Amino acid sequence: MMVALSACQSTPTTLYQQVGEQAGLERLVDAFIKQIGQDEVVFPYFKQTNVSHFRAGFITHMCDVLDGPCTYEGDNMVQIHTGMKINEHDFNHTVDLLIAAMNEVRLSHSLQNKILARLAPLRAQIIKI
Ligand code: HEM
Repeated sequence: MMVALSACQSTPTTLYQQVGEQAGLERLVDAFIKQIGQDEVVFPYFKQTNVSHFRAGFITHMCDVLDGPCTYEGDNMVQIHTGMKINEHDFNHTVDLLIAAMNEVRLSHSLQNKILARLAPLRAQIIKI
């Protein structure tokens, strides 16, 4: 019985794999950065930001959060976002830009929901600080 059961179990795929591993994640983050660059609400927050540093850090952070083979060792979410005083509206708007990016790279809605569920708990570490 145990043998039969274990033979039926397929290796679970991580969210990182479902996004398309490193190449898929890079496409997603590039689409997100393009969305931010075109957005008059969110772009002002990034005026002083080094885009290539942000791109590399955001990719590694997402890889880590989506159970990929990465460990994010940059500053934590509170350290990074302290002083930005991001309100609910601007946070939600940024999430909308991420959703637009996920649509652009054609992630399924069920995968999008799983990714957003991983990011949602970080909200309290990012807003109103
Ligand atoms: C769940 C939502 C979010 C996550 C997971 C997240 C994650 C990150 C990460 C990992 C970095 C560091 C990248 C690096 O290594 O340089 C970063 C930087 C940054 N984030 Fe967020 N962030 C989120 C929401 C937001 C929102 C809503 C805003 C503003 C509206 C924002 C503004 C910024 C800015 C301006 C930087 C760059 C800071 C700098 O120039 O050093 N973030 N974020």
